[in-house]
Amino acid sequence: MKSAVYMEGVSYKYPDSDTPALRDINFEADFGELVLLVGPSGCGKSTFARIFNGLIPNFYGGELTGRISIAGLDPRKTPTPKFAGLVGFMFQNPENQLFFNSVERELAFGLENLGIPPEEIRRRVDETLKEYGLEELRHRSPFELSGGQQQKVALASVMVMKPRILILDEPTANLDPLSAMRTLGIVAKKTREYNMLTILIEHRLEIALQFATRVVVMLDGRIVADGDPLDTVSKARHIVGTPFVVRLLEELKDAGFTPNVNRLVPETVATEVARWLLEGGAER
Ligand SMILES: Nc1ncnc2c1ncn2[C@@H]1O[C@H](COP(=O)(O)OP(=O)(O)OP(=O)(O)O)[C@@H](O)[C@H]1O
Repeated sequence: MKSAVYMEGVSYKYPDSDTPALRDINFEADFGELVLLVGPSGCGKSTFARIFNGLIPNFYGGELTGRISIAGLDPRKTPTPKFAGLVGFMFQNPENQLFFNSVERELAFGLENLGIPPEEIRRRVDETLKEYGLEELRHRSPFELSGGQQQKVALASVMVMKPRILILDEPTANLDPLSAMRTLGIVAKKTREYNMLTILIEHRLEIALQFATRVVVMLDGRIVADGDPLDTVSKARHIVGTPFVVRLLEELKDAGFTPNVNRLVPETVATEVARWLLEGGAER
């Protein structure tokens, strides 16, 4: 199987629960994709994400059925530590994944566990601290930091591992819009640079949409829409709302103009609006 992740007919029930949290999920994704996973609270996004590093079923238990391959591994037959260097996972609440008394240690720990040589560890930690604007905090305890800083440390400690598959569950919830945008910009850049598969769970569609190569919409434990960001969000607007850029592009289309946009980056959308105006669109 060539794809990074393959799931067919996957359903899951938490222990002691009568209703499935996931129902008949079919999903396939490749390295290099940045998949934005959206849907209302409780629809199953985090549950879906927990399969990727084997937390489901190895930690949560319950009943997981269907065909699953995560980079060739079936989480039901694979001990969780085997996913450590392969799948990077950032939880909703950063405090749950911070353990050490310095930011520097926090970043180095995972690499030490993978048996990476000390010089290489130092180089990668320095580079990552710089990238995330954390250099000045390197000797501080993560537990003394603000929620936003903790979130950056948690993300940096996952990214420093250069995972093949990256799962981010609300990675910018504690960040202001500008920091959130910068952070997701780094994630998108690294997804391309490392040719990772990134699954991003993010409520703030306006901010996240521009970085996605694909959008998956969940509702009530099912995937109800999946594909190109613009088409998918347009189709699932009754579930996810309609971000401004999407409305704008739809209005251009309604006016008989074909915008040339393959990703919903505001600059590209603005250029297309300008092109429409230059072609006399407003006068038609
Ligand atoms: N540990 C658990 N044990 C039992 N049921 C759970 C557990 N975690 C989640 N659920 C249930 O599974 C369903 C899906 O929850 P999940 O947290 O995956 O949704 P979500 O889309 O990630 O929500 P949110 O956006 O609020 O984080 C919900 O009905 C939830 O109550």
